[in-house]
Amino acid sequence: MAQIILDHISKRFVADGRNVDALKDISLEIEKGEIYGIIGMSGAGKSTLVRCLNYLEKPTDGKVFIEGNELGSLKERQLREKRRSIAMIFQHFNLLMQKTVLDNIVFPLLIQGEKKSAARQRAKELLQVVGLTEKEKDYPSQLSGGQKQRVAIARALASNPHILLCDEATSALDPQTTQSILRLLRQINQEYGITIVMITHQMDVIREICEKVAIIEQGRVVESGYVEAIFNHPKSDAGRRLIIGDAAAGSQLGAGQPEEGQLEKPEERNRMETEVIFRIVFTENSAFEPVIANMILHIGEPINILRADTKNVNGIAKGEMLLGIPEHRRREIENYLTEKGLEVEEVDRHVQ
Ligand SMILES: Nc1ncnc2c1ncn2[C@@H]1O[C@H](COP(=O)(O)OP(=O)(O)OP(=O)(O)O)[C@@H](O)[C@H]1O
Repeated sequence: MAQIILDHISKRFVADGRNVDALKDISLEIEKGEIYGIIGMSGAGKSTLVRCLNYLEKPTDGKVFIEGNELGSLKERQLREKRRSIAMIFQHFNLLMQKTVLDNIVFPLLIQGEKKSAARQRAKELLQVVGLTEKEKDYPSQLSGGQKQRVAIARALASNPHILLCDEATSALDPQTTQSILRLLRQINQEYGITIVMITHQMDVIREICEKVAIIEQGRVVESGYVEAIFNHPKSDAGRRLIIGDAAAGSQLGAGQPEEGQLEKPEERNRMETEVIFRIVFTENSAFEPVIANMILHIGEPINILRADTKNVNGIAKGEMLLGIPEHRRREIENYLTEKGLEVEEVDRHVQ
């Protein structure tokens, strides 16, 4: 049995006499030790989903099972106990600003009934895990965003959770700090076997750290499965939008009508109408420049590189490209790239 099971969860809010269906019939299973991503645009229902997962919000319909226990059937005390195995970190860290770094970790342990000396000992160990031993006497205001999130992670680990829910945990951080926090989360997942649920609107975060992902849109799961499979072949509109983005739509080719007063050159219009966009996925650890360069030499015509992007997917370098291809050479180019072992798909230039 999966460690986390959401079984036909729906959540309806009533606000100003109006019904808001934040979650509609969501079913998901997350196995122990997985890093599972939940991604969606703002308002999709991610925060509501994560709050239903630990019953901070009671679903209107459906059941949540954590390690075999249906949360709706637990008494308040049992639910509190269960929640101790589900820790959470947030976008804005939620640290106690009047307490030192060490006391931020000690405090929840004391509330749980731990003795002061044992709590301090445990807090010091956790500060070592997150690499902040030297900051124990500092106050949160003296720390950078990344350091604050490390304190929050240490605090989350204090109760020896089995599950860590990360609600937009890297959204307030710069890309480099995001990377270091994701590395720390992966280390925690591997060393302690803690299941991690990453709630985010950032596809990069999912690609970097998650094995599986569910894409939610308007309260529904529109696509779920292995990150690599979804990343390579997004099927839902929301998935395509998140993964391929509006690079095609926003590119010079997909920009649509020229603005008023901005005349297109005839040759430019001709080029726009006779180009198709290919999305190329590098599923193996290969350097892509020679393939593309050789292809250009092979066909003897320039092509447009609209986007080139390589990512680290579960430790393996992967990449994708969007190419503007002369329409009359499309089959030839497709065959050439496919023979080289690349995945090629034609992308609607108005994907958005
Ligand atoms: N307490 C509430 N009362 C009424 N409506 C709510 C409440 N909480 C959330 N909603 C609505 O439910 C929908 C989903 O909100 P939710 O915060 O879960 O989305 P989200 O994907 O986390 O978005 P964001 O990333 O912007 O936080 C939104 O339409 C929101 O306005």
